[in-house]
Amino acid sequence: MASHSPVELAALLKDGLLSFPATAFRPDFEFDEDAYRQHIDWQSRGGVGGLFAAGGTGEGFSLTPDETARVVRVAVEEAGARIPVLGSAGGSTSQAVTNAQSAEAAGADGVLLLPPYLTECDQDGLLAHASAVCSATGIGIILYNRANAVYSAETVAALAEAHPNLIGFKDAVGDIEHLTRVYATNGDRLFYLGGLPTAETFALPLVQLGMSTYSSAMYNFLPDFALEFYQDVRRQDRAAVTEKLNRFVLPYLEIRDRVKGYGVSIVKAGLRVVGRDLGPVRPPLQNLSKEDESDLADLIDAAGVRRTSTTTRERA
Ligand SMILES: O=C([O-])C(=O)C[C@H](O)[C@@H](O)C(=O)[O-]
Repeated sequence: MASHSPVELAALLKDGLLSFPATAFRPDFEFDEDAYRQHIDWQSRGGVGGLFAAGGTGEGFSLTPDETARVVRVAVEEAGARIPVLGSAGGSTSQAVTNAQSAEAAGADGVLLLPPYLTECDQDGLLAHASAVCSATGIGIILYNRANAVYSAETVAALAEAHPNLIGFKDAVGDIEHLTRVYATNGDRLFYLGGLPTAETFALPLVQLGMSTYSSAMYNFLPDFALEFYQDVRRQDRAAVTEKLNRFVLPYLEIRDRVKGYGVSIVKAGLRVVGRDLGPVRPPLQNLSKEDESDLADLIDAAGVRRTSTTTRERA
């Protein structure tokens, strides 16, 4: 059973940095449950507001529905007593409903509704898709505004009115006019999180658009740096944010942008660099080349961001 009602969940998520853990795979691409358990244990002890299993950085798009259910269940078992854990729902409407119901059965507190695959869609279709998922479960649902699933302010309002368990809106499009409309129409009925690739890059200006938090892929391997960055953003300390952007985030983007799909792969490379290997990414993503991974290691050293804390379990 979920540990938090949708209203409690929204209150906890909106004022903390959000962790999107990578999913561990063996060299043959099978889910590596032991390595994932250790990662979730570590990720959930750093002081984040919540943990989203099988999201984008967690390669949810390459998991089967059974694997998604298993990944979410393991995350709940490892971290659910400590912080809110959410699963993901994607693909067709019926698959997204199945994902959401499996997450609820696993004891997750909520679900991130990923865009459907491939097809184009417009507002009536998105309304029907998201309504089906919200109606299928009592746990909190967060819309993921991205790619082919761009929800108008009015569609968001209609969903929020019809479904008390719709609690949040995550954006990975970055259209300022659209975000202004969504916030102006829906206000505090929802909470808003930034989800553009390497969300730190945009975090400070997005606070002014109502986004009190964001998904940090970087938190996977640099939790201390990511949390300090988030605190700077929440204090709206422009000088501190700019210093961290220049020291690490902007040079990191230069490596991330060398190959399509590196936004996820660079996180697994970063984990290897800090001694927490979670294995390869699944195709069609590509692992970082040796040279790119070595550049990342050099950057991490040069920027002095390698500090990592150990967990109680690791110290024992
Ligand atoms: O599921 C997702 O969309 C993400 O993992 C989002 C990322 O964490 C993104 O915000 C980032 O790269 O910082």
